[in-house]
Amino acid sequence: SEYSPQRSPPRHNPRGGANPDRKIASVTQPTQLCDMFPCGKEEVDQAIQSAHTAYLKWSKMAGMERARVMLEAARIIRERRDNIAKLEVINNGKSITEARVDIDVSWQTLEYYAGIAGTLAGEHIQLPGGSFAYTRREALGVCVGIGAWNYPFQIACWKSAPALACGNAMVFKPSPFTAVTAVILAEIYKEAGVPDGLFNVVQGGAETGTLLCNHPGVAKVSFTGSVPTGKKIMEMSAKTVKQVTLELGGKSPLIIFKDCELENAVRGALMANFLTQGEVCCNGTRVYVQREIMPVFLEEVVKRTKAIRIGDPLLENTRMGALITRQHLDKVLGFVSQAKKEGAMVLCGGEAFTPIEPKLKGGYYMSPCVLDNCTDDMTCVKEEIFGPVMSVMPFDTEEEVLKRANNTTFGLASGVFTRDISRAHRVAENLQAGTCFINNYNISPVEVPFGGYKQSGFGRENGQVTIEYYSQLKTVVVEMGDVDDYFNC
Ligand SMILES: NC(=O)c1ccc[n+]([C@@H]2O[C@H](COP(=O)([O-])OP(=O)(O)OC[C@H]3O[C@@H](n4cnc5c(N)ncnc54)[C@H](O)[C@@H]3O)[C@@H](O)[C@H]2O)c1
Ligand SMILES: C[N+](C)(C)CCCC=O
Repeated sequence: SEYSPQRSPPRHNPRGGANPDRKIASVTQPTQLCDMFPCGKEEVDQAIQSAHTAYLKWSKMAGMERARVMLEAARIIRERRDNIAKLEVINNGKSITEARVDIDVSWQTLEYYAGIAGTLAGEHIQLPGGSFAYTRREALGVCVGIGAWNYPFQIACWKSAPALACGNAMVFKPSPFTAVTAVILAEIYKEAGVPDGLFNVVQGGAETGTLLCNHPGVAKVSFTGSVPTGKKIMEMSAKTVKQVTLELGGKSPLIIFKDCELENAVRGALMANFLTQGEVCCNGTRVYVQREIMPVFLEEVVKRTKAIRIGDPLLENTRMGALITRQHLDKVLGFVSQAKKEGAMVLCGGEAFTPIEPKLKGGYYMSPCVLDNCTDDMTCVKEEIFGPVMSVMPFDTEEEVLKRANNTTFGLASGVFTRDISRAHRVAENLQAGTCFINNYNISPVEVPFGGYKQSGFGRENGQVTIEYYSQLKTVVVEMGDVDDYFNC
């Protein structure tokens, strides 16, 4: 149901030559972005075969040689940043300001892993009698990347940069809702000088993804998406014991203590809920506020939420664009209706929004929503909404809020606002999540590992540790003397 080939009948794909430098038409006109058809078995086989051929060449190059090509790709992305960002707006619906940040993070990711490529090395271990062993850090082979639609270009870079740095090839499948910008990344890699086929893009939805995960020529699958799909990916990958990285959903807690710097806590709550129309995996959507400051927190947070500029995402001062699809908008609005039925109070937003510009009519906009009177058992507090909906709840003590914050099957991120340094680190230690933000939220520089606990997944993206997830260690044992005559005594 996520992708209906009927909507886009199989035709040739003229997008093959997507050029980020061409003039971008107004996003607000009903625009057909591309003709795209889902890749079947034949195309998937072809992509994996050509990736394998490229891998044989690429993995034999020195890390410094790979680094030079990756740095060139980073340079091209940086040079075309504004045009790629505009295409990402059209692709996804997020504001141009955010899209530019995504593209900056993307070239930084390539630069960072290019820097690491030349440092990949094993170790030397001395053994008795002058014998020794050494380890080699080797590539895995052809890796598959499967992306979600909320950070299309950035996800493609978060996956491909460490993969390529380690000497792998990658076949990447973007979400069918945001098919466009991964193709541009493929073109840029090619222009920068990677061997043909080293980074291949295949288009399609669940069926194409299934073909990739079941393919015997694939060594690893790195997946970003929902928990239910993540479980399927793991199951399919198990059949041929493929390595798996899962970057899945979340329902993260943000804890605001009464001793916080309130202005920052309010800004942090907005950062934790309303970037990319709230369609962010690590969002802190369960906002626990210490009871004494609840009234003043709510007043401020509602005032600022109401002031968020919604509308044409290509305009410089827009801060919230359109949600991904009509179906997803309806789902998010359905969560708000359900919250009301269960006793939550809408303090602002939560409604479909029609910008005044006639050309924006029919867009999937909604007003960002703050829900009060929430309790831990409500649907809006338990389930990932993946839209601009913040649920606020009071708490009294640190012990109590930690228990409530951890009472979830998710564990992607968490946050705490306090001026008490000991409390901040104690809370960070006790929150069961892959990331804890102290006195800020949703900051994820490429040097810093990102990934989940519990059902939010495993493996990591970004940071040095990700090298471990895209390479394998070979041990070479070297005898310098004679072999023991063990069997003839
Ligand atoms: N942890 C993270 O880093 C991170 C980042 C972004 C999004 N997400 C999560 O992603 C979800 C939203 O994204 P979505 O709606 O695109 O998720 P999704 O699980 O529906 O789809 C993700 C990708 O998987 C593909 N897919 C779907 N079914 C498949 C199957 N059976 N086999 C192989 N591939 C399949 C889709 O085509 C898409 O490319 C949210 O839950 C969000 O939290 C997580
Ligand atoms: C860049 N952010 C805001 C941390 C989002 C990471 C990807 C999650 O959806």
